[in-house]
Amino acid sequence: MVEEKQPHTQLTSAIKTDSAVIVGDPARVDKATKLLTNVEEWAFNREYKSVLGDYQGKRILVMSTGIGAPSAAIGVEELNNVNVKKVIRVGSAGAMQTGINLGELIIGEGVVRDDGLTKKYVPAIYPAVPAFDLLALAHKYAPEAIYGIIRSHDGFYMDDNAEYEAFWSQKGIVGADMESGAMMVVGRQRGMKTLSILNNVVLYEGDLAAGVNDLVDGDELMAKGEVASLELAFKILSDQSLEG
Ligand SMILES: O=P(O)(O)O[C@H]1O[C@H](CO)[C@@H](O)[C@H]1O
Ligand SMILES: O=c1cc[nH]c(=O)[nH]1
Repeated sequence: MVEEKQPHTQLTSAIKTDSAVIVGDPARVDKATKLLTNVEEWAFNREYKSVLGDYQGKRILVMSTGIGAPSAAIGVEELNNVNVKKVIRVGSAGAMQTGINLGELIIGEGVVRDDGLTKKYVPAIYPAVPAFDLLALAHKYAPEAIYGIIRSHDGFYMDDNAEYEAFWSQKGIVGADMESGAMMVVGRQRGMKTLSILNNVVLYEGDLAAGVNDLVDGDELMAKGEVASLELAFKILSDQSLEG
């Protein structure tokens, strides 16, 4: 029987890899695959652009998931359906503490699940945490990164964002994005290993929209951070300790 394509990503198990990097922005897929060899474009349907390539001999899928928990969760579910078992999100984030510079990498040791979707999967008291071995490899290759708990939210333009951010900053949260919590919760439910590596594009209490615009416009520090975050994900997924 011919395997049906996954309806949103258009993936099938013919991708023949257990490892994927997911990003929000489809344009980041092209930046990522510049770091790979034997590149094969797979599909571009809705927000899901997927390209395969090799990094140090390891075949890796790079796929965009768009913005927000629901589309990230659909992407992770469809990756699981085609036998991908290790997923690293490479995203952009806003810093939640002073002293975290633009282009610095923020790596989630856990996520405050401030999204709507994952509560439908498991109660809010269930933790969103990365896989220990992927996190340990991040420490091996990027000891200088900022490690801590991040917050994934649903509301980029909410009126009271400043108040929410002040609250969570006081609790020690280091960065904010919109998809890491969903990836970790859904991935864990499906027996997948996950990790989130975020490139800081907004200083704490800085202008969110201006930061995201600077990323689009190729700000030098942010562009460096983007490449560094992608390279780190590829190093981790191609590390021999994950094989076998
Ligand atoms: O750059 P990406 O990976 O999309 O990540 C961040 O950027 C988007 C908001 O601008 C959200 O998706 C957020 O999580
Ligand atoms: O502060 C930020 C920056 C990018 N993306 C977010 O979700 N928050």
